[in-house]
Amino acid sequence: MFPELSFVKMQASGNDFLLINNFSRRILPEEAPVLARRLCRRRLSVGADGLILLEPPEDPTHAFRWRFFNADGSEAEMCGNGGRCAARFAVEEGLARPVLSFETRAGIIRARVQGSRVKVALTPPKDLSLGLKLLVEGKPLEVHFVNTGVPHAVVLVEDLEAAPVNSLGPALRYHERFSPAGTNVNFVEILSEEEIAVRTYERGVEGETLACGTGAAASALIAAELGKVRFPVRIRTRGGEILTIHREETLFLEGETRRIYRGLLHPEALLD
Ligand SMILES: N[C@@H](CCC[C@H](N)C(=O)O)C(=O)O
Repeated sequence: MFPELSFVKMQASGNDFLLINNFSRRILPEEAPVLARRLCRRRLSVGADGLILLEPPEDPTHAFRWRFFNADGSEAEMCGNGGRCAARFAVEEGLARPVLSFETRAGIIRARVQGSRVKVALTPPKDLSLGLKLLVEGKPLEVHFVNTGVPHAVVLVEDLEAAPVNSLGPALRYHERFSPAGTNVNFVEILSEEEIAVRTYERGVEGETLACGTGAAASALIAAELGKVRFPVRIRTRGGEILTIHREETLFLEGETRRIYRGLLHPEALLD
């Protein structure tokens, strides 16, 4: 299956992805989830948080349409850090100019690529709910929510190092309030009026990642709505990199991307 398939490994603030130019549609729609599950396995295969396929756009005014798959093979509507990597990949593959737009299941994403630095305009935030009182693992908890392309719950904490990301994360990810889609879960410490630190438990990776772009945007928006910060907001990610969230007509996510390598897939990478 897929010998000699060419892919590029990239990361943006520690969120890592495999990117494939699928304009030829060599990978069929039904094959993509399996490919994501197999290739994203850490240690056993290439390893990544997600797989991104770039395909011909429905509307030719956009550079491409993407399909985004989490490491567990589930398809997500959007991914902020993945979007930044995809925009740069498209420019470097000759599929797009540095100011571009592309189609996602969440809507149209606009991007500006300046070398390794990429800024994307996210889809307008929706379903904002502040101060939800939830019962989580038998205890009351205040949780905020917004969809910045994908769903995000946000919990403010005093000490991010001590935040129970790996117990409260899954409990909220599967909480009935967010059913059936589930949610990503962000833990946020306010550092100043311009800066927050965020740790994210990601849906579809089913664990903490080093950063999450739409989660960073959701966290900044909620912190601003609660009167704790002012835009632009700097986000200190788990991986240590600083992302910037701007608010103009929508939320913008800006930061560095890294191209790691181009690989040619060996069929054994896909074995059970
Ligand atoms: N890491 C991403 C979000 C990817 C999708 C997410 N795991 C989901 O299923 O909702 C980002 O940078 O935004």
